[in-house]
Amino acid sequence: MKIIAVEDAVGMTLWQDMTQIIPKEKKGPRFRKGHVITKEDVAILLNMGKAHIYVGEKQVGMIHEEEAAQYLFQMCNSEHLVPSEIKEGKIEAIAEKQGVLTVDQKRLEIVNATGKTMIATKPNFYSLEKGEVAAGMRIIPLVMEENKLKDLKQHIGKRPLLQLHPFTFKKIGIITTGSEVYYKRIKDGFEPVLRKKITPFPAEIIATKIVDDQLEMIEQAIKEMKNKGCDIILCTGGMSVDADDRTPTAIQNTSEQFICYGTPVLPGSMFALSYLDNGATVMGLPGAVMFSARTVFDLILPRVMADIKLSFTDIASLGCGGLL
Ligand SMILES: Nc1nc2c(c(=O)[nH]1)N[C@H]1C(S)=C(S)[C@@H](COP(=O)(O)OP(=O)(O)OC[C@H]3O[C@@H](n4cnc5c(N)ncnc54)[C@H](O)[C@@H]3O)O[C@H]1N2
Ligand code: MOO
Repeated sequence: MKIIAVEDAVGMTLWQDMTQIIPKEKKGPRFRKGHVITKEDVAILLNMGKAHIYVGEKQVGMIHEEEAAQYLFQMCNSEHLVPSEIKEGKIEAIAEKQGVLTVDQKRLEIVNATGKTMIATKPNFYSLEKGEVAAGMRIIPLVMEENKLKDLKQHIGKRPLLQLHPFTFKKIGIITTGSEVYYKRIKDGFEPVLRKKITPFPAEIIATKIVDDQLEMIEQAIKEMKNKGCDIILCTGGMSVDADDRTPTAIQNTSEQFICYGTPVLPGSMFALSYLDNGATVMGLPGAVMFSARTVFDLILPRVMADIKLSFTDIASLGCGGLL
């Protein structure tokens, strides 16, 4: 590979996309790889600060950035993630469906620790819209040793670094607890908030019930919702430490697998999660979910919609970044 002045490069072929950035206007490839330089291009290239270009053959054993990016995509490749076209040596992984992204962070770090290869992803458990970018990847130099990429790919193995878990349709039941709402002393403010929160997901609220702060009433309502075929049962209020707060016990008593009462997330420390014997998910939502714009519910709901089962370890790991 040789470097020559652009003035001497008319009729020669570009080796890579060449980027033009005009502040506040555009950023992108002004000339694409394979473009044959014309007389008119010379001034444009000089204005882009490209006084020289590469020409000639690439060395044996070296791989161009565009082929190298394919190696990186193969390490991420999994169902529901598709590659973008290559631009400026970069491939993006695009979500084919709405869902939750999971990232194998430890193995991702191996790729990012070579100093020559990079994959940047959305955070683990991020909710992606259809068509949204899940990750971007490229090599840092223009060319690199193909052997090194082959070794890296082998080291990473067959299991993809990224996975998109699509949302699946859910029937939802809402149980509103609290004597103040049950005896109509105040108007229910929780259900409208939950209806709004559910709007972005493929879900339908098929049942609602308002109950008093009585253990049997809450437990009965949970069983009723289960029998109506609810996949998700949301119990609101009565989740903290007052003498009338019975919801966590009702959730525990009806559960097959009780995952947590309490989370390292604020707002939302008084949240509860359990699974019933038929697999339905029960969540206990503290009053803050009605009041605050973002709470633990916003972290957990997408995973439940994507059929990702949570363990107590998953809940306990939410503390770093859990102050919302
Ligand atoms: N001393 C302590 N106080 C509080 C603690 C604590 O650990 N020690 N925890 C706090 C946390 S965290 C939360 S969150 C809140 C709310 O907890 P609850 O889920 O038990 O909420 P409630 O007591 O049932 O209600 C609180 C408040 O919200 C109103 N509310 C409840 N549901 C409805 C509804 N459907 N519609 C309208 N308004 C509703 C209720 O009337 C109360 O005013 O507790 C902290 N306190
Ligand atoms: O359960 Mo509370 O305010 O931590 O949201």
